[in-house]
Amino acid sequence: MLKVSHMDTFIGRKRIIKDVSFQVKPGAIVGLIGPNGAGKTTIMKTILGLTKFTGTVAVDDQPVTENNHAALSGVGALIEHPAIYPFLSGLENLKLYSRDSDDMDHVINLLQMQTYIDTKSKDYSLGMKQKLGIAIAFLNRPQLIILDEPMNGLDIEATISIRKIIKQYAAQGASFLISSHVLGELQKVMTKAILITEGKIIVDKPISEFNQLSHQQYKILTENMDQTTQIFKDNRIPIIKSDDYLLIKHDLLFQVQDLLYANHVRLLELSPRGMSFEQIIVGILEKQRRQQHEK
Ligand SMILES: Nc1ncnc2c1ncn2[C@@H]1O[C@H](COP(=O)(O)OP(=O)(O)OP(=O)(O)O)[C@@H](O)[C@H]1O
Repeated sequence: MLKVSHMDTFIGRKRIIKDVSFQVKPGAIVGLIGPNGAGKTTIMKTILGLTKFTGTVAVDDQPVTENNHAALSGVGALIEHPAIYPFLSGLENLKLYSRDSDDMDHVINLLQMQTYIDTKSKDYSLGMKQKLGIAIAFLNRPQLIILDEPMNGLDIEATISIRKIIKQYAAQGASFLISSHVLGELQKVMTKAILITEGKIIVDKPISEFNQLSHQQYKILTENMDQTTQIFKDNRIPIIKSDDYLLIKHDLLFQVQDLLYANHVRLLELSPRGMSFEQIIVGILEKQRRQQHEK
């Protein structure tokens, strides 16, 4: 669907994006994550043919260039602030982009914008403007939808409904490239995560691999924690001590249960203790900085 190969983007003389290559397949929801200034918006703008670049960007094998946007006819996008005419109503704004009025009504209903769609958009709140921007990106049944920080300014109900709509469109074959600082939210929808720092991709992995990483530890709570600690010490079971519980590695799960049973120590709790997606990402970024520093 989307194929980016060896993309280098320059702003003035500065090389902002450095040899970036990745793919977004049909039905995939790809999260583009990274610190402020990493280059997420610049990558999205480059895909949309809005900046000078070298390398190739292709949508359905059709190349996008700064001067040829034909390949983008099936692409919907929300980048930075939505392009909204303030003196037009939401509906009039949508009509500027829509090629099919049934599809436009469908999008208005999906995003639950009926009550204010006829109001001039200058009177919209931040969240209402954001929803209108998202609605524009979803018009005309796009095959690829690019969303830069879509959850900006949205309340919890709107966030949940956008998440559902993204999943629904992806199930029908649309692909997504989404940047967000709300990692927990992105984690709920994305099928692949691309982590970028200083204009370079440092991780490009399916989300299932992050989920595996996050469940490698188990929390143990027993009726006698001192005795438990001693048993583990005697049997050379590596543990991490926390305030009132112990952590063990996933692969020691059965051995630990057998040991406690043999020593008549009753378990009160044995549960997976996931590192959050956020903690994993912060860990990767810290490691990357340390490695940079050592060079
Ligand atoms: N118009 C511009 N002129 C000069 N430098 C720019 C311009 N736009 C972006 N940059 C630089 O390019 C780099 C990447 O910016 P970009 O907006 O793509 O980052 P980002 O990952 O989207 O950041 P954020 O999470 O803060 O939105 C930054 O170092 C920024 O200073």
